[in-house]
Amino acid sequence: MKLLIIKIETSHEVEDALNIFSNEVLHCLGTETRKRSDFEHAGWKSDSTMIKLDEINDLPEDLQFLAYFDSDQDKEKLIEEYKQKLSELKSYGLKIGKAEISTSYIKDEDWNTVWQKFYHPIDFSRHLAIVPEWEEYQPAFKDQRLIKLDPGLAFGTGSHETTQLALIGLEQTLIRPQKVCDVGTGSGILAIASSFLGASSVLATDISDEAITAARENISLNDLTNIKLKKTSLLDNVQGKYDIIVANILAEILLDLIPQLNNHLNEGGQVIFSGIDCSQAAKIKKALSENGFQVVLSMQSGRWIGLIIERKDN
Ligand SMILES: C[S@@+](CC[C@H](N)C(=O)[O-])C[C@H]1O[C@@H](n2cnc3c(N)ncnc32)[C@H](O)[C@@H]1O
Repeated sequence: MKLLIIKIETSHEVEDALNIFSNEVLHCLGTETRKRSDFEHAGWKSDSTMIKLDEINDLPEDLQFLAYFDSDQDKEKLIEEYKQKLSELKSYGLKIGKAEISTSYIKDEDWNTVWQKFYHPIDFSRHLAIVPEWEEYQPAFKDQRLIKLDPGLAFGTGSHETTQLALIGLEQTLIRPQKVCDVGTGSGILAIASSFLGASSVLATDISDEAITAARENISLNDLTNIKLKKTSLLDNVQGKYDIIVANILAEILLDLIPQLNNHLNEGGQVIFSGIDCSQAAKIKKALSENGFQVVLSMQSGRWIGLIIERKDN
């Protein structure tokens, strides 16, 4: 089986937007971003047999963005979608560079080994490190927990700012053995982190089959038995209440989640939101307030906002 690769030579300013657009709007199989420093780190030479990367030294822009799709997807339509997205981003004042789009095909068995070269352990905090399944890592502290991950086709390698804001939120809020619900689990990274940080039990939901498959494999890779998975949209058909609800999803989707929170949050419970572009934060805060919630902590990394939220009457 072959995969279609759409490659965009562009600027790092649009990295996050293209990543989210590809994953959540175009439902690609996976994305990769390559910067000059990554190429050096990966030690790739122009004679690599995997993919001809001999154009690396001649890159006109500072970022190569790659998105992977099934080879039967409509290539021209996808290119058109990217062109429209890039011109929209440009209209927001973001630098998009030449934004040259090209396409190629790769055997899908080669894909895993290609992107693995760009994924390395993340020494995230005193409590957590995120370690690709195939890497060796020695924790600096004996009790630092290692989240072993093979994100497969799902979002959630731990390197994205939105995931990291959600992890900071979990470290801040999960201070007792509480019940956690992870909405939009992707690779399962936040559910696994919650379990390692002491959650009594975790329910993780996602709308995508690929995410559920990847999360199931990662939960088992980490030998965790207190995480349940459910394929559903947001909290639809979810029973019960939780002490912490965490969701790292685009703002447009969080707006649909907000009216569901009250029915699923225990008294004194807290909600962690991430994935909010700074231009959307006011809209989210307004919707939270209209639904009886208030922001108790606001965090920012680059363009991304993360929030810790409680009921107004807590
Ligand atoms: C940005 S990724 C976050 C993955 C992971 N939780 C993390 O923090 O890295 C968003 C995830 O939400 C899922 N998603 C999108 N819309 C959803 C919906 N309506 N209900 C549940 N999951 C959804 C996507 O499939 C994707 O796995």
